[in-house]
Amino acid sequence: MTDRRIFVKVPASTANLGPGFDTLGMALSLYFWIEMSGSTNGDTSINLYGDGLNGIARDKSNLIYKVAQLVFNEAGVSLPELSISMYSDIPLTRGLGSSASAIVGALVAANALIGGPLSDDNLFQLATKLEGHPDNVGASLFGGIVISAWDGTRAAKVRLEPHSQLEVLVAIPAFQLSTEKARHALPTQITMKDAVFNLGCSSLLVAALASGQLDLIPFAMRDRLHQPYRAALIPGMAEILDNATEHGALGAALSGAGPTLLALVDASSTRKEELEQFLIDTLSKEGIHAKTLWLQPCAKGPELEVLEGPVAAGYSFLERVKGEKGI
Ligand SMILES: Nc1ncnc2c1ncn2[C@@H]1O[C@H](COP(=O)(O)OP(=O)(O)O)[C@@H](O)[C@H]1O
Ligand SMILES: N[C@@H](CCOP(=O)(O)O)C(=O)O
Repeated sequence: MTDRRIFVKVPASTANLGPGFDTLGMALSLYFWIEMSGSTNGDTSINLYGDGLNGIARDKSNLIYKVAQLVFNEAGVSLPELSISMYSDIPLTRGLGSSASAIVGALVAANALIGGPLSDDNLFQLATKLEGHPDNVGASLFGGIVISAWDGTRAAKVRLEPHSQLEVLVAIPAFQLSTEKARHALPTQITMKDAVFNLGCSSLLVAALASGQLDLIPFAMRDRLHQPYRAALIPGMAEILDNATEHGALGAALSGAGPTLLALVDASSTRKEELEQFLIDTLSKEGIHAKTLWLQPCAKGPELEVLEGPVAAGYSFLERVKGEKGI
């Protein structure tokens, strides 16, 4: 056991896609890497690499450590001391599913470390309970576009292959907004009219994505359940959601709980620069600096490697991640 190491790459995710609050998720080509092994010196060590994980706990209060222990408890195994290394390109608390990627990475790595006793569905159930909603964890665990429902006890899902013409532009504001805070902005009740509106848009969006009818996205990607209530937390958001299609987007949404804004774009669009500038300028008018990234839907879930035997001399987790990133 102590000579086994698990190396996992997990995609980020965007949740909701507008109308599918707590239901729709799509994996994105932005990643979190983790390596986990049993400790060889009897102590737990948590090594954070890069600038992306600043502020994350390095002791046993760390989310990854706690999730790993949950897997071991579930499987009836005792492995209290771990060696964990991680690196992330997924910005924290920006609405790109960093917590879901961390949870999924920890579940997959810990499960593989003890020989994989838990099924993917077991991991999905655990991840959903930990995250409190299935949308981000479903996308990070299965890749592609994942539609899920959770009744508080069990989650069920269907995965769709993303359309090959879909591209994703994200504008990531330079401020953090925790999911917890953005959920507190939501009302406890909504009208029947708004519920029906969202049901229609969300169902239509899923059908459009499943059948490749991208022309329906502008109509379907509208929401009255969460975005109107969160708009006050992200100046410029309402203007972007209202006008992105006029600048070449298929549709636009708040990514997860925000503050990141996301546009779906046809890969063959000739208006990508115009759209990117529109997002940057609209946020800038509000005094918000935002970083834009062009991403692809990620069709794969976690990519895992089981490494057996002693660590090779000169091995470096960070160099390995850099190698994967091509830097
Ligand atoms: N690799 C990680 N290790 C430990 N905790 C993490 C890791 N990644 C994210 N988290 C936790 O998740 C929080 C962010 O979750 P959340 O507010 O839901 O935003 P989002 O998931 O959209 O990035 C972080 O502040 C941190 O507490
Ligand atoms: N459905 C959730 C999604 C939260 O996503 P995150 O990436 O912001 O954690 C919500 O809208 O609250």
